[in-house]
Amino acid sequence: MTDPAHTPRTTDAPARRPLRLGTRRSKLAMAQSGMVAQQVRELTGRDVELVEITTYGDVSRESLAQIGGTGVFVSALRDALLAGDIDFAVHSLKDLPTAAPDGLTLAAVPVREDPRDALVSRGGRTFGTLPAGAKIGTGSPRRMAQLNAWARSHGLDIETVPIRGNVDTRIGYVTSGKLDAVVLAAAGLNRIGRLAEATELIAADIVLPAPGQGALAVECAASDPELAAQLAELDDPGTRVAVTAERSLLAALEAGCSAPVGALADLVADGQATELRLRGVVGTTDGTELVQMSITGPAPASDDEARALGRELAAEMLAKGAAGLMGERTP
Ligand SMILES: NCc1[nH]cc(CCC(=O)O)c1CC(=O)O
Repeated sequence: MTDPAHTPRTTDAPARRPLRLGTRRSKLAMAQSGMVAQQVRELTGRDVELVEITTYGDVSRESLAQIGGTGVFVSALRDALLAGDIDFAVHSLKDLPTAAPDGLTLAAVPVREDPRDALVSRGGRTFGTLPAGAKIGTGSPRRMAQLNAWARSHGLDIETVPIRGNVDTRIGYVTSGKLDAVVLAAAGLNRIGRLAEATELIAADIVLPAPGQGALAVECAASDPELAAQLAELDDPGTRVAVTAERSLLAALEAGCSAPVGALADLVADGQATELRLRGVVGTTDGTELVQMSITGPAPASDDEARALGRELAAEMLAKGAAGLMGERTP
């Protein structure tokens, strides 16, 4: 309890006001903001209060592609940061556009949870044992492309059905019997305490997750370097390097965050050395065409080296026709 490193400094004259952590109202956003709030309380000795911000993505019933991708979840929080209404924000990293915004600092990328997608199905079935004609709900072109491609190549008769909504709503389609299965990020299920309902953690060689999936991003105003330095203690360099490579691939493919792009970087041991392997996939949502490639390089010593690996894989994927499979680009 009395870890001296975490004891609030009392020499700082008057007690400072609580830090304001801006968050979306969804159960998932509240859960992940609550986790980080607790870590920041322990780190700084300051109180942290959650400030709820409603984003367009929360109120709109349009599809993700229609509303311009997951960036809509992020921009209201960023506006609040720039306006000084909140001190910091926690995002799902996979929802962050790849372009670095003016006036904001990505202060920390905490250690990543399981990046895989999870299947929640009726009768506890795995993807490969779903009954003929099974309907699988997902609003993600990336998941559709890879599930349909795997089904084709394994003679599995399934149909992907576009759905939207929060995690509870999506699992509800299975419990109500409307769909045979839905696919969700394992990390999201875990954060809201429902991972036990997953019937399969889908191997990355069947479905590569979204770039940055399972990781969080802690962002604050660039005008508050003192806070940025404190938040940086939550950063996990290994996670940061991996997600930097994944997001660099996404950016170099010039794909938006709702594009059918999967990517996963992981450290692999090669004898004595540790290398970074980056796998990427792009496909049509019906799964008829898929460009899936991988590259391995020395473990990057910097974000720039990680970005170079992502760009190199993107160049190879583009040479194999990746651009033609991505459909409409989000701006
Ligand atoms: N698309 C929305 C979204 N953004 C982040 C997560 C899950 C948490 C994460 O990936 O870190 C989810 C839900 C899902 O894809 O099932």
